[in-house]
Amino acid sequence: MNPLQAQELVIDIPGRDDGEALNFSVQPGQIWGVLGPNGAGKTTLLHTLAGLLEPRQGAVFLGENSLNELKRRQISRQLGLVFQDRQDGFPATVLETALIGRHPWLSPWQMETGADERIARRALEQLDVAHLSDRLVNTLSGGERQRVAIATVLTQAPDTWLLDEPTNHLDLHHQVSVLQLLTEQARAGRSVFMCLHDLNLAARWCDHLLLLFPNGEACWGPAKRMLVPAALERLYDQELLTVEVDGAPLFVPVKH
Ligand SMILES: Nc1ncnc2c1ncn2[C@@H]1O[C@H](COP(=O)(O)OP(=O)(O)OP(=O)(O)O)[C@@H](O)[C@H]1O
Repeated sequence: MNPLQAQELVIDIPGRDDGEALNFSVQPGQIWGVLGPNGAGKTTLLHTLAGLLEPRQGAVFLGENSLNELKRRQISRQLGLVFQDRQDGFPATVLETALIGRHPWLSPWQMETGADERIARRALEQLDVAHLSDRLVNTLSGGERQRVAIATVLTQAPDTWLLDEPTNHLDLHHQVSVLQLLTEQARAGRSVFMCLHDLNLAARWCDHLLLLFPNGEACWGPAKRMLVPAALERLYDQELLTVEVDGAPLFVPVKH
């Protein structure tokens, strides 16, 4: 399993100074969270790590190879991306959508087999959307659509998961089941790198954090080292109260 590495990476945000070059490695078994306010560049970073955007400087490596040296198919066998808000281009059912996850594993023009369909159906079950298999995706609720998007990447079975706000639109139970599923993926030796707006979910589920400031400043490392209240207050420009619950810090915004 190839680690995903950012080497001297500067993401390209129009009109922004370079800020700090990113140098980190997402190792198998790790769960990373990216925290930062709106517009800090979280989505841009994720898309750069997926090879969808060119960096301003530096490179992204999957194992020994930079993304530029790899074919899209080789990348999509290793990296899966859950987008923040997907526009589904053409009407497709939930099952057809999940089956798109098998495409990196099929040769061009090869039809999906029964085995592919079993993988997709199993993923839909795991995301609690199997009962919607025949529905058109554009008729689903926001949370159902989000779970189908995650089931599609589960069907793809990448070593490295990139997710943009995976808990968006999800109720509390489904937020926890998705984070639990990602934890199981990490325990199986895959890696997870996700943007999160919920500081408390990040504190509870991530073992590594990357804080991205709007001026391009950044710091990263083991979660325990990054969850410094003063740094988080500066990150969000928000005063916080910190309490400890069930062995994890809980951050509550100060109410005046
Ligand atoms: N094509 C573009 N042209 C100009 N500016 C852009 C473009 N794409 C992104 N930006 C700007 O880059 C900055 C970073 O955007 P990005 O979507 O990466 O932020 P984010 O941290 O994911 O924000 P959010 O929390 O709101 O999702 C924003 O200020 C955005 O307006």
